Amino acid sequence: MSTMYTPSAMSLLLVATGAFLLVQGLRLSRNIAKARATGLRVVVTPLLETQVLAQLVTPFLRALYSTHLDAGKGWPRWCRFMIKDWSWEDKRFAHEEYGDTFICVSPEGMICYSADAALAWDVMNRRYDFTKPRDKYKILEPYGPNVATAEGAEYRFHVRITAPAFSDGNGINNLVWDETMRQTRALLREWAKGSPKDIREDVNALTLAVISLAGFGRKLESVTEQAKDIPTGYKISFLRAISDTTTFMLAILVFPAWLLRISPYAKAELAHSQLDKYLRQMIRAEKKKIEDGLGEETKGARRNLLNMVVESSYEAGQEEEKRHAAERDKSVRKHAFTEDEVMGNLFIYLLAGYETTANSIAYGLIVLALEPDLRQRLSESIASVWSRAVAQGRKHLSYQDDFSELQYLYGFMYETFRLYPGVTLITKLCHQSQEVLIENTSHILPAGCRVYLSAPGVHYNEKYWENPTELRPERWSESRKAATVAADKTRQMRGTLLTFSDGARVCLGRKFAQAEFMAFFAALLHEYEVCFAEGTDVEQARRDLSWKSSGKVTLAPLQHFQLKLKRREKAA
Ligand code: HEM
Repeated sequence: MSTMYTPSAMSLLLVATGAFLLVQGLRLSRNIAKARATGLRVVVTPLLETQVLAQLVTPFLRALYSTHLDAGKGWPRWCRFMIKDWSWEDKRFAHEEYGDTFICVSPEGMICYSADAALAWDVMNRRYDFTKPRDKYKILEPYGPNVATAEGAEYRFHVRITAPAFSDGNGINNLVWDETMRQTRALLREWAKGSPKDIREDVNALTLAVISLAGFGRKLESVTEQAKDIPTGYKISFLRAISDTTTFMLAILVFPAWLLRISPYAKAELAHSQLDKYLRQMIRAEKKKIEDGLGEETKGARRNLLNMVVESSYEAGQEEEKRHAAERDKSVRKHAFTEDEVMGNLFIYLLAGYETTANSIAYGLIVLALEPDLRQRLSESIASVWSRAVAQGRKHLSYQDDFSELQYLYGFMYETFRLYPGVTLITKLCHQSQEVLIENTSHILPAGCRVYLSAPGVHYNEKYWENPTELRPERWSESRKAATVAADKTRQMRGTLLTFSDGARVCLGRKFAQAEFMAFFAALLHEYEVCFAEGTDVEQARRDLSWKSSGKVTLAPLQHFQLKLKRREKAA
């Protein structure tokens, strides 16, 4: 009698594992061959930071290597490129080992990391050759493509309508400045009653209030007052909707609404759907005003991103309609935004503009607590601008008159942006093979290769910044006045400052963020000094600031810094 052989579960598992390893091995060797053909240094990693598994293990690795990071050693080699946004904590360790530009390969694909300013400049300016990677940006499209995620003709359409709202000429940055000053003064009044409980939380609330007014035309006052303000037809106040949406942004972007609703994050879904309702209602009201011919009347009033985008979209639609009226060609797209497109862009302002700015201000505060000399010089320079304003009979500083005078503060801000860049990697992808020139040698990057430009790799590079780890505001005030510098200087630097990206897809909100950062510190440091709370281990705080981040969506300092404010003795 013959016996039939039945494979055990174990042997099936072994065969499956063997097959998996074989496929992975083949894919890895194919990717290595492609990467080697570029002539660049090739580094192999088990996982790339873009892979889901890498993103899942990142928090564990962060916890596991906390002591390693604390010692200022960056990430261990074996897992470095698996860590999502590894590059800030690592600074230049990887680049010192493998060069300013190298290719990292896993079975899944390859990423060319670069800390070379010339290459960065080239890549950021070749908008059709290097685009944003779709898989990374798709998540930012809860309403469809927007100015931050679209490419090609779709992008040109979005930028034509949205970019004008951000220009100085439209008054948005004056509004940001004035509202930041007003909100900071309100905070100072609160703080004068007793030491602040959590300065960072207050700063987050302030930043939210600024984007709420400048972005959507809604003034936010004290949290307790407005949280109860719920109009008929709504379930929560506008304040609660916008603040919970920003708090739970990641969950909102990652999980579908139905799942959030039945999860412990039900609050997030409620906030998002209510904010959606508020904003749509505001967009419709704005559109109606324009259609009723009331738009002209409100032009003199202070304008915000929402009404400017609705107006510019309406005007573009009218123009296009006139142009095609004769043809009656239904296939031609009218160049006005749909309501979803307006929503998509407003949502991206909230996403791109809130956390980045709040974290930059938080970094600025911690740096000041660490550096008493810098604090002193900054306060003196700000005091002299205040004295000048007072001598001119002004009670407050203004964007128009004082921004360009606050040179030392401007330098401090740009040093903060350089050392703590909110977005650590500018991520691009080439769909077809592309030639790049690195130190006069030509290299062909294969189709599908990602090019990740490392802001820390460039910003901490001695080639571009003398004594790069030093925060020296003076670097920024060499010759020109700050106002011109604000618009132009970083552009002249050709890839050496990546905080706001550059070239074709530079940040639209850069001046918005600058106005907010400068107004906040000009108002705060006029009256207060920032210090650490008693009992802070200053050297540990320095290490925590330099080597660790809380690894959220954008770069953020660890949460535990305890700050306190001391009234300045001689405020002008
Ligand atoms: C310190 C604060 C800020 C930093 C560090 C920052 C940084 C950046 C960076 C690096 C990019 C390019 C991202 C990429 O290539 O994918 C970007 C794009 C963008 N930012 Fe900002 N940003 C800040 C504030 C703001 C503010 C306040 C707003 C609006 C209110 C804003 C709106 C945008 C938009 C709309 C884009 C997309 C531009 C495009 O793709 O053409 N940002 N930002």
